[in-house]
Amino acid sequence: MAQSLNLFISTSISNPHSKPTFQIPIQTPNRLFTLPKRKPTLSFSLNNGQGGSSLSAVTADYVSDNGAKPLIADSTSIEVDAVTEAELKENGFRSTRRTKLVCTIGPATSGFEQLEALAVGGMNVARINMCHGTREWHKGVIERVRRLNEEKGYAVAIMMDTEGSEIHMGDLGGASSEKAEDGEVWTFSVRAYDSIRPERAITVNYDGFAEDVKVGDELLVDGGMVRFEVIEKIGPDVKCLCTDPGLLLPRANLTFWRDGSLVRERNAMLPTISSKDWLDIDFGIAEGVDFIAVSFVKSAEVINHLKSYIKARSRDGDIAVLAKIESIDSLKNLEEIIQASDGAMVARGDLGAQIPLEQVPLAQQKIVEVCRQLNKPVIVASQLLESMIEYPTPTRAEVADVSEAVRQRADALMLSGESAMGQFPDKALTVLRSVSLRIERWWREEKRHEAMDLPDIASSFSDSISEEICNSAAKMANNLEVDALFVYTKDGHMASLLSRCRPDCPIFAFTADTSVRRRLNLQWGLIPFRLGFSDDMESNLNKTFALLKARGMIKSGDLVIAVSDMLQSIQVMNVP
Ligand SMILES: Nc1ncnc2c1ncn2[C@@H]1O[C@H](COP(=O)(O)OP(=O)(O)O)[C@@H](O)[C@H]1O
Ligand SMILES: C=C(OP(=O)(O)O)C(=O)O
Ligand SMILES: [K+]
Ligand SMILES: [Mg+2]
Repeated sequence: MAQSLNLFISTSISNPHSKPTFQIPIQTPNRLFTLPKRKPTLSFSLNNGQGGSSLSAVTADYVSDNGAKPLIADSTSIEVDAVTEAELKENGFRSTRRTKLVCTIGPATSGFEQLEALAVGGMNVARINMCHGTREWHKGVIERVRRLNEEKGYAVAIMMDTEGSEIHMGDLGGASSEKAEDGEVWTFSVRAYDSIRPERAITVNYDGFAEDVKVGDELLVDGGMVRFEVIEKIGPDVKCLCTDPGLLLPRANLTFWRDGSLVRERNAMLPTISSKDWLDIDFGIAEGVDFIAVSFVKSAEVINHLKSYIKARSRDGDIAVLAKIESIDSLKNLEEIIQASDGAMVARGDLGAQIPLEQVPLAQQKIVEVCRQLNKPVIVASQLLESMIEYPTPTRAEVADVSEAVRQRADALMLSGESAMGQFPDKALTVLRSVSLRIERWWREEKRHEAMDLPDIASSFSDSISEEICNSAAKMANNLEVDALFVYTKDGHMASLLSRCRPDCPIFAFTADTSVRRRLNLQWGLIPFRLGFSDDMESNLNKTFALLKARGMIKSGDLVIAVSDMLQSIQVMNVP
């Protein structure tokens, strides 16, 4: 304690301009703090913002069309996502959505207007899946997202998802799907059927396919959406009897099972990052994507390798590397993989093809928990609103599934086919948004302050101080019912530590770096702003207050707690 207090004092002394009138030594119980001399007196009755905004939060389940109309970034030196700005102005602090939303971009959403509709609807991250489409096609999407950000004031980040070394079918020669009926015999083969593909013949992308399967194996398409039994092998051709009929989709994933368990030997032979993936990764680096999600991660090694590869090649700063947890191996090495990564995805599609379906919910719970403890953002993905690919309304079970992911306090939810090729991408996004808002509000109303024990994760004494500051600041924010937490952060670390605490109020994260700002988009409760700031907290705060007030995003009397990673301190104040 004495040591950290010393450090606090010496930090202030080395920065004589900061006049720490209202700084609280680390971990001091809040009843001991001194009132500010020059700042407006704290009012602990806190009607400002609280009463009004919690009332408006009741009606704030949807971003109104009008409210979400994007504003072109003006000439002031603060930038924030246009949708968030509108939401804050309309409904106040409490209404902002804390759970982030990721949309997979496909043929249904790749146009500029369609992307804009998703941005208006709350898309924080656009995902491109390198399993599908050409690099040219994805480049077009990236360009349109960038243009949208520049012209319309959004801050949508881009996530590139690698194909990985999975076994999958070919693209059905352009057909959108094919129906496999019960009792039909289909041929799966490594042969590339050029122009004329025989009836009921499917290309498989894995050379060792015919050697590896055995007669009697079960072949699962898309984790069991369609099932076959291997009945005969003739050279490269594998004859399979359809036992569970269904639709075969282009490039659908294939797994095979023997005596009730997944055949994994062939997986061990394949590299996690294939040579095609490396080319895609080079493409992602050249295009400056914000996240690379690695499919079928087996160990921490591949993540470390990719991170150093990126570090040596990426122009400005980092690209965050996310580990997709979708295999038995990734579950086995879960903690070390997550520790090595910048975040993770619960990729339930393939996970459900590798472990029994009834184990997927428990795996999800565990992955979300480990990520939270290790302070890594986590995305819950796949089939959240699957029926909305075809129908405008979700099933009750789907709504319950989305609610559960929000209740687990995952950082982000993801749409796959719903937004990539479904008929109702915007409606699906609206469902994610409104369910998130509803469950988040329930959580606050129930005052379910964190039950989860957050272990110390700092690796240095300075990091420990940051961690303690964030834990204390988040706790104070809940107890004092402040309107917002402010964090001034160079690399986003302090912001993520605050997010990890899942406080009741939104977290305004100020950073000078545009790529850090986009990356913060994936983390729970963070509202990233781009703002140039100095080491002088006093002037940073004054500048921020002036800019935000001018934009109508805060008002005099709002209660704020500010922390920064330059001056390790906590400040509590009313907006002057
Ligand atoms: N870039 C794309 N081009 C064409 N279709 C796509 C693209 N991205 C996604 N899709 C379609 O959306 C579906 C769902 O996307 P996703 O879940 O990311 O892939 P997968 O089904 O391969 O796991 C895909 O099966 C595919 O039909
Ligand atoms: C998100 C997933 O990966 P992909 O869509 O690339 O198969 C998944 O398997 O759930
Ligand atoms: K993929
Ligand atoms: Mg997958």
